[in-house]
Amino acid sequence: MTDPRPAAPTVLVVMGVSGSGKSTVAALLAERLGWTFADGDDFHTADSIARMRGGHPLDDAARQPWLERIRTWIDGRLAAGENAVIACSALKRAYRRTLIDGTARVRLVFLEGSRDIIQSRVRARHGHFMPATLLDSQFAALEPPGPDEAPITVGIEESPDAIVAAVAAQLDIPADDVCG
Ligand SMILES: Nc1ncnc2c1ncn2[C@@H]1O[C@H](COP(=O)(O)OP(=O)(O)O)[C@@H](O)[C@H]1O
Ligand SMILES: O=C(O)[C@H](O)[C@@H](O)[C@H](O)[C@H](O)COP(=O)(O)O
Repeated sequence: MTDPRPAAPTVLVVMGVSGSGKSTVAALLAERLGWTFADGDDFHTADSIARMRGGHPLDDAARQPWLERIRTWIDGRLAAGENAVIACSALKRAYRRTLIDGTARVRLVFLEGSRDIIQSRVRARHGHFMPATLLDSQFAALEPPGPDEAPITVGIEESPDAIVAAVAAQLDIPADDVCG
């Protein structure tokens, strides 16, 4: 008899605007699942970081090579048969195509929240290159994933623990495999 449980996705891309909690949630999710973790922030060039730190949003041309480096990382995990979680804003549908097209075992996790709550979290966050003033440009660029992209969408109002539990519940991963 075949196992009725769907196979676990191999790579989760935790997406959303700056400050939506990608790094926090993706790291915790990876820890709970025992999966490899990476942060898309670490794939930016020094030039791009300086640009954002200076209050200037990245454009498509600046983002494209960054997305391709992340895609290469995703492909590497898939080739190794490794389960992984990566935090990456992936704001536009075209960016997600770069990350995902042709890879059956990648799943989007979309962190959805109001501008007010995200702004208050970004303002309270210290030691990060991304200024709160770039939030408008992040929301302007955001194209929320459509139903055809089959995202796992979760609100960000609850604690990171609760968000991780909500994602895991939608992954059809047995509770025993998710460490508390
Ligand atoms: N669910 C949450 N509840 C409260 N604070 C959160 C939550 N998720 C993230 N944070 C805090 O909000 C800020 C932004 O989160 P972060 O993970 O850096 O977002 P992103 O990676 O999307 O920019 C951080 O200071 C983080 O500690
Ligand atoms: O494409 C972009 O504009 C940036 O990549 C941005 O979306 C990304 O999220 C940054 O890395 C900011 O870092 P945080 O998301 O951690 O604030």
